Amino acid sequence: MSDDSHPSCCTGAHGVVNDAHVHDHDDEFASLRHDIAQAVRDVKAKTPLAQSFTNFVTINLVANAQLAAGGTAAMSFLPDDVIDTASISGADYINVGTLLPFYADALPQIARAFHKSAHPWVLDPVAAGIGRTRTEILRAFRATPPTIVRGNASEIIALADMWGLNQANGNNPETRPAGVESVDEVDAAVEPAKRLARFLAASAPAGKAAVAVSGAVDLVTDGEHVYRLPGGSALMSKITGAGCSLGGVTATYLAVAEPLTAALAATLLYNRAGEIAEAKADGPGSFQVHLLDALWNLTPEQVAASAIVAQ
Ligand SMILES: Nc1ncnc2c1ncn2[C@@H]1O[C@H](COP(=O)(O)OP(=O)(O)OP(=O)(O)O)[C@@H](O)[C@H]1O
Ligand SMILES: Cc1ncsc1CCO
Ligand SMILES: [Mg+2]
Repeated sequence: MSDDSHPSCCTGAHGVVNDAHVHDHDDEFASLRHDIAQAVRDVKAKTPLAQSFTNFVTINLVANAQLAAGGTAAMSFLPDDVIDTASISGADYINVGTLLPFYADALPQIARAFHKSAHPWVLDPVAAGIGRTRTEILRAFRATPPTIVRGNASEIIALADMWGLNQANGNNPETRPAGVESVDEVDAAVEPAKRLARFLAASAPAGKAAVAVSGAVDLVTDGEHVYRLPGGSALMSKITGAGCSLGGVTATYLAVAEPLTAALAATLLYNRAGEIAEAKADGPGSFQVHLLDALWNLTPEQVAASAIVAQ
């Protein structure tokens, strides 16, 4: 275990990490940090397009967050539009937060096209476990899976269960529909997240995938390694779309980086941005404004130096 196994050792006011300290003492994650910094740099330099098919509630925050991270945004709900645009987008983002009846055909059709062309995409399985239509859509994705799944703990547990990944290990935790908020702790999602990541990797053309579980301490896994990412702000759950926009920004990084790097970079960026925004905000309204500013202002080095704790 490195110094980073004790995140409090390197965090100052508002949990902001002392960059120099982490770099000096942290060989364990040196190569990961290098890749994370490169992904953040590449997005700022290349302004990659990550296209989104996302919910109506937070669509504007998703686009603004992708732009603030340095990427480009395009939102669409038409399969032909999404599939055509995928040829120029580095990655796509699908979020099932608000569904319309035609999505039951549209979303599996889009996922099949992504699979056929080996196009990377991020799934946010919002409210997994609720409703027949959402369940049918999420079940259908099992045959043509995303490259990254990003969700809160309840959503990750429900999706792994829906895809039969929990039963396979003789462990079938009780699933409870959670709405769009998590009713489970990140810790409860460690094994489902690892199984999900291994399943995604087995279907990925390059054999690489990741799962990101958000919460007070986030978790990212490629199925083999598990990383805990402390920080952020409780105010992130007092605006709508912190998680949705984190998914969109994960797709932005996936346009330039491998899945594990992309998931880590986006999650670390959000943790740091949340801390900075909390220090400046008066409440949720100004928090969202400061969050976008922090996404814009954080440097690749600051993102890469954030606390990472190996499991
Ligand atoms: N108590 C907390 N302390 C610190 N950070 C938090 C806390 N709760 C959530 N976050 C951060 O908020 C972001 C979104 O995570 P959250 O788990 O709230 O997503 P979500 O439930 O999918 O959100 P939404 O569906 O509203 O978009 C992540 O960056 C996460 O680290
Ligand atoms: C509030 C809400 N309802 C459906 S999607 C969404 C955004 C947070 O997931
Ligand atoms: Mg969510």
